[in-house]
Amino acid sequence: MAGYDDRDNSPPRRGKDQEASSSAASSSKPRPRQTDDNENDELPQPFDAKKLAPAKKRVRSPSPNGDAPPRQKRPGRRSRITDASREQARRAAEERERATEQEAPAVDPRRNVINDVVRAHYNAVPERGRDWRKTDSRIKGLRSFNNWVKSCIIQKFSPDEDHTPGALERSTHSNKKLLVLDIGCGKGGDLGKWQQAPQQVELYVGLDPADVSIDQARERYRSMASRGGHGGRGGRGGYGRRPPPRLFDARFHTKDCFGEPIDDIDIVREVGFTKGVIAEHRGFDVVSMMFCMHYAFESKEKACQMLQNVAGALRKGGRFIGCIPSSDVIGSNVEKFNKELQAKLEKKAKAKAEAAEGAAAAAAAENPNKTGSDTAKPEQEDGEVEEEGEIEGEETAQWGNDIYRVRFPGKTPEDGIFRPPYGWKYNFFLHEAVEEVPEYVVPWEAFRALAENYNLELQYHKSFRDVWETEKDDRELGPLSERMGVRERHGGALLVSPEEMEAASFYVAFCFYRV
Ligand SMILES: C[S@@+](CC[C@H](N)C(=O)[O-])C[C@H]1O[C@@H](n2cnc3c(N)ncnc32)[C@H](O)[C@@H]1O
Repeated sequence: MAGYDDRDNSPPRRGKDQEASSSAASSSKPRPRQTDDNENDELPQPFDAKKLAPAKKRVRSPSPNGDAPPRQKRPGRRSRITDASREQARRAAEERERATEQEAPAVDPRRNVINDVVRAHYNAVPERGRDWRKTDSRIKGLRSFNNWVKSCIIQKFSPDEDHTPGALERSTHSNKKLLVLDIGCGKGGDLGKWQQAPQQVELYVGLDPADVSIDQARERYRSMASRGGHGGRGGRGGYGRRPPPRLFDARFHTKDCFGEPIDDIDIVREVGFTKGVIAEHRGFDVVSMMFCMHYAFESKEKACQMLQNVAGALRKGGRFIGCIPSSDVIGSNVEKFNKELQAKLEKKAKAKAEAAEGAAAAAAAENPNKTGSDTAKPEQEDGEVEEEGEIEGEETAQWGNDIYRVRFPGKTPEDGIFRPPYGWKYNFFLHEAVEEVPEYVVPWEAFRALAENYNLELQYHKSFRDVWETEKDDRELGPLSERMGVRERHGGALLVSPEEMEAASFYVAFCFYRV
């Protein structure tokens, strides 16, 4: 997918307290700081798990007689869920979790081999630099658009539910800053976005099985640190509204997060990882999976392992954000294709039957003494393969345009509903970015139901096109779209071509809460 790799992706910050000093640091590597917290020091601070406060007791929703503390604010749909139903959902989730623990398929170690094709592909994608991406790329509009959507999700859902813009950064308690786990972080294209998150980040952990990408991510982080903590255009004055806050500590590890548990990584354990048991525990505030979760739907084992990793790493109240291809879009294209194929087959069968009838009639007229069965077979043309439906049988669902293409190698469900929900492989091609990489359909409803088993409750689910429609005029995200090259200045024309928008519409963004 395009655009996951851009570094010029820094959104605006919402809290004015984030206006830290912008003087550049001279070191090329993040240096541990000796002094205590100093908000003007931009050098990354090494994360110290010992400074984490013990997990807070879960805040209960107010009881009808009003003696409980006020409910914490939470944006969007969730805020409309009644307290009683939330409590009921929580208990049901506990039950399900216990059941899932017993039912979860054991992960076969032989399957714990990362899909080599995927890793090799991502390792081989060249790092072409920001200038190329912003000027020469044929899909620069799409890259900008995808980066803007990712920024929107980070801006909307990364802050704690009780975060007040400005308040936390004034605090000197490091545990008030975000701990972020970026699964499938690739080349670190989202580092700049995280630096501009409304609630400051303390620690960013990036995991990806592609070792070359991890090296590039590490390098990107180092160069941000050497520029005094500036990522993306913020460091060059491009976005330039305000200097970004001090750079967070970051760690990078090569890891297959769908085939293996991630709790053997020291920093993940230090932050806090729980294996399914419902207990107050420390953990990450946000787990992000941008354009990568679909690789987990190769099998149920991988999907469960992926969710176990996400739920295990998140603290209660933590957010799981990301984007994946839309199974609605895939399903309706598949259904359309199958309908058309069926119609074509029927037409061809009819034509064949008519030809056979005509041939039989002609033969009977020529040789009135021969029986019907002797005459019914039509003459086979040179080179024609006679097998019924073979030519059409090779046709499999595919669609796209000049910049992207989806192609299923095998048969697809006639009604576009993918059952069972795992292993529906297709090849995805995106101009300049992805060359026929195998991906897997993530049937949305099955995924949502499975996520519930891991205490992940859906908060937000929107197609990229709808994200645009709902956020383009937002006070912060609208102007951000202009700075990121999605739209011309002052609410001007969209800089994303219809073809690019069609490719972008292949995706949905989501957010779950760990309950
Ligand atoms: C399209 S790239 C997205 C990179 C990054 N999230 C972004 O938005 O810029 C997909 C990433 O998923 C990663 N990936 C594939 N399989 C994975 C797995 N089993 N565990 C973790 N990451 C995986 C790939 O290596 C690749 O870096």
